[in-house]
Amino acid sequence: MTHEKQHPILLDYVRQYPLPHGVRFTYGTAGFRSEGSILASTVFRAGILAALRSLKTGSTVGLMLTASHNPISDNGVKIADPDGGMMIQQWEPFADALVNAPDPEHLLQVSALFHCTLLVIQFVKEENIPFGGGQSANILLGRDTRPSGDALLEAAKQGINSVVGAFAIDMGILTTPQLHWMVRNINKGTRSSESDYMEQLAKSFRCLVDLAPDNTMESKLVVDGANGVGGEKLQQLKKILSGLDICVRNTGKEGEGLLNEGCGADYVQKEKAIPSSFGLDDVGMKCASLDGDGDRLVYFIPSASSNNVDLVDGDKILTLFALFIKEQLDFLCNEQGFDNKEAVSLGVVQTAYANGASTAYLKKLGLEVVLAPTGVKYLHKEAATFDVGIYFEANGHGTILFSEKFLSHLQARSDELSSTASGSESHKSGLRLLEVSRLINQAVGDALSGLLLVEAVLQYKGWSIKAWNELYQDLPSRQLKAKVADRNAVVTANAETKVVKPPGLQELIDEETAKYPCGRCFVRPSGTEDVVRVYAEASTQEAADSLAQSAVQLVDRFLGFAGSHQKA
Ligand SMILES: CC(=O)N[C@H]1[C@@H](OP(=O)(O)O)O[C@H](CO)[C@@H](O)[C@@H]1O
Ligand SMILES: [Mg+2]
Repeated sequence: MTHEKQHPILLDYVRQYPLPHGVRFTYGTAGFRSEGSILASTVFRAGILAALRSLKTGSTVGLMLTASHNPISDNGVKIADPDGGMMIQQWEPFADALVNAPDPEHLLQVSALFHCTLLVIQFVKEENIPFGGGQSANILLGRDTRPSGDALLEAAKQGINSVVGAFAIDMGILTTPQLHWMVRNINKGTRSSESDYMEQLAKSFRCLVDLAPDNTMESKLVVDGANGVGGEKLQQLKKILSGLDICVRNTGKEGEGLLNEGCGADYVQKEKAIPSSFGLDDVGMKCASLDGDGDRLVYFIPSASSNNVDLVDGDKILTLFALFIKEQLDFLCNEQGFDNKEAVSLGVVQTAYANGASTAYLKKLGLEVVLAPTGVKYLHKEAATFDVGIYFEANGHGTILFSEKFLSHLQARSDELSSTASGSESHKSGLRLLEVSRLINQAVGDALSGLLLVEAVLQYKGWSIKAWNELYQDLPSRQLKAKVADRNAVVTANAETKVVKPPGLQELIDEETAKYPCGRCFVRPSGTEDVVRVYAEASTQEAADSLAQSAVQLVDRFLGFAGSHQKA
């Protein structure tokens, strides 16, 4: 016991949150995720992790409780680094070790009694974390609308409080990107409250619309809020927005339905079906859908035939943004006095799930297209290597990053032009780019700021959703999930486009793919579900379906069938 008292991690707290039996948690694509009822010990320990991260960086970090598009009974926890991005990957193995460390009660030996604490002591030493020397740690806490969020919030607070000098600051119910935005702003010393966020979005949107030509456009937009926090926050934002006619459905109010059930961005994208609360009256309308924690956005047009939609996915949003940014850069660079085009690097980042037609279109525009593994932490890192980096997953998660160097250059140039060439196209382009950098969330993909930028660009172009959707036509594709005994037996390379383990599987996938015109197929273990995901693309829907089915069979053959397979 003396050992326990001397150390700034208090084991008594650890005992309050016993590990569930027979479960192993992994810090996957989006942090730890599982059934909400078994997550308390994980969240408690993630609180310790966040406190250590704050001590190590000497800055405020974030802890978000959400399971995004998963069913309402699930929950999850992820840590935001001081720059507002996802926690650095080098800490993930420690995160895994910490949340899976056996409970003190389950161990008989005295030395092992302190397993969790010893693990922390060792890590603190290795990482040189200033610990127990009077330093303080600050952690902003956010949660989505899940019912398990309240109890898990308490677990997170206890975890944080168990580290001497660490303070938990409860920011209430937020979208994931709001919390990341707050963390980033606090550390930059800029305004960081929720109302600052709302005001910033509304103001930049207004400025962008004022800088657009006087085009008439479809101003009405119907938004599916997934019965989650995104819908709630959009209702709030709507009150201070001007120039947009937004109608929010599936807001999560009593009687409107359950979180993510038959609605939300993931449902609309994967099922290509209209969400609940949408019907015949909406046929042909401009509609958008958010996911359960407000970090994904897709657009869609309900079609007259059955429940189908014309999906305008993350790839199309990326394409719209890329066209707009490229045009502004061209105006800017054509003007004498600004660095030539080569000096401003513009790049786009996609994953292997990006529809092949989108990649071909972007390349035809002359853009540099980089492929990254699934998960925004990978895309974000790649995008940050450009002056302007745009990244999007096909499912609608993405944003635009501007380098500090480019922004200060832009600001200086814009100040100069305001006295000599105010009102010139070049001046306006600079102002537009500066406004985009203020509107779009540079910490992480954000459905609300993404939606406002889409609307501002459509206004600028004078485009209807139909015109936007017709930029290119998606190749037919199919996603399937294969249930296998151990998904981690699949190891991939080349941004997940090639299987390296088990040996032989890739060769057979290649052989199968070669049978289909325009065929493309890859398999990878999911980071958020216990499945291997299969993706196939081909020139017809039947061909894409059949290629995906063949790939599932190959996965079964190599890894062993462990249950029924489902559509993604
Ligand atoms: C094919 C697909 O949509 N995968 C999603 C999904 O990851 P998986 O690792 O595929 O389960 O959830 C991630 C977190 O939301 C998201 O970043 C990613 O794009
Ligand atoms: Mg999400």
